[in-house]
Amino acid sequence: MRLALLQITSSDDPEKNLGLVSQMLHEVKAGGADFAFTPEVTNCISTSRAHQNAVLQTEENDQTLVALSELSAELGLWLSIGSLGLKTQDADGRFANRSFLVNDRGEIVSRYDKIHMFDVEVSSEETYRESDGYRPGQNAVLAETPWGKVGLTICYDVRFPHLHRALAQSGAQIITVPAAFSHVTGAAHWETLLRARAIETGCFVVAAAQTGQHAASRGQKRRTHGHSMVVAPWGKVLADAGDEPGITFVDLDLKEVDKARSRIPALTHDRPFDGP
Ligand SMILES: O=C(O)CNC(=O)[C@H](CS)NC(=O)CCC(=O)C(=O)O
Repeated sequence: MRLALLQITSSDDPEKNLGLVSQMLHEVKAGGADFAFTPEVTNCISTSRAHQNAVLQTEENDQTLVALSELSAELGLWLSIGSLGLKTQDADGRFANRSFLVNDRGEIVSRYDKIHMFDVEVSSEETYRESDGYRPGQNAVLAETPWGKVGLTICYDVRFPHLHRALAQSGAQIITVPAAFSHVTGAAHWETLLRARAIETGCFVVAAAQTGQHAASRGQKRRTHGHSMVVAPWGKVLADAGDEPGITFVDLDLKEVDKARSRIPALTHDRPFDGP
């Protein structure tokens, strides 16, 4: 199975981002991949709630979702849309940060709403309150594909190992971690977190990432870490996309999942304990 990770610098203009991703998906197909992955908030990075209200749509009306699903069918590709910011029916007006898995016939086979919200003061100049704009999801999601089971997570979820463990113990062989990791925490933690999740779960971890300086023009600027990555179940980094936008192709051998798990069967060694 050949994967392709799209590393992009999403702007706050969904139409522009869609144009770029569509063009890249044609290159993905030409490169012989079966399965493409895009980062968190592929459709729009903006720090302005007013701007998001003006350009984001509900899932039913979202043009990025419609167009990318059609393109999946046209190109015969499976597609993980890392996430889309979407309007919801919630009274408080919060958006959903929702990941989609689309099959090669253009059908949505799974959707997952990010559970853990990035409410963090990275530094005195850089504070995030994701839960102000987005409402958290409440359900872990596992999807069937022709290659195996895929567990869906998003970005900050990577810091909550019990979610990944639950996905793996329910049968996941691949875990997706689409991201818009902050530049500062990315440099310190990104690779280590991804490798730890792969080693603990015996899963392939596939993490397509936003990169660079985002022209979130109507508000505070955002800089993301890049380094889209695929990690094998034994912990080896199979690909690291660096910090430039582009496509990274990776060939996976799913047999490595069983191999790693039979060498270290920790996933079956949980024991109950009291306390602390
Ligand atoms: O803001 C949006 O539009 C979409 N959401 C994101 O980009 C989110 C919340 S700001 N980013 C993260 O979760 C980064 C986590 C991270 O950097 C870490 O765990 O260190």
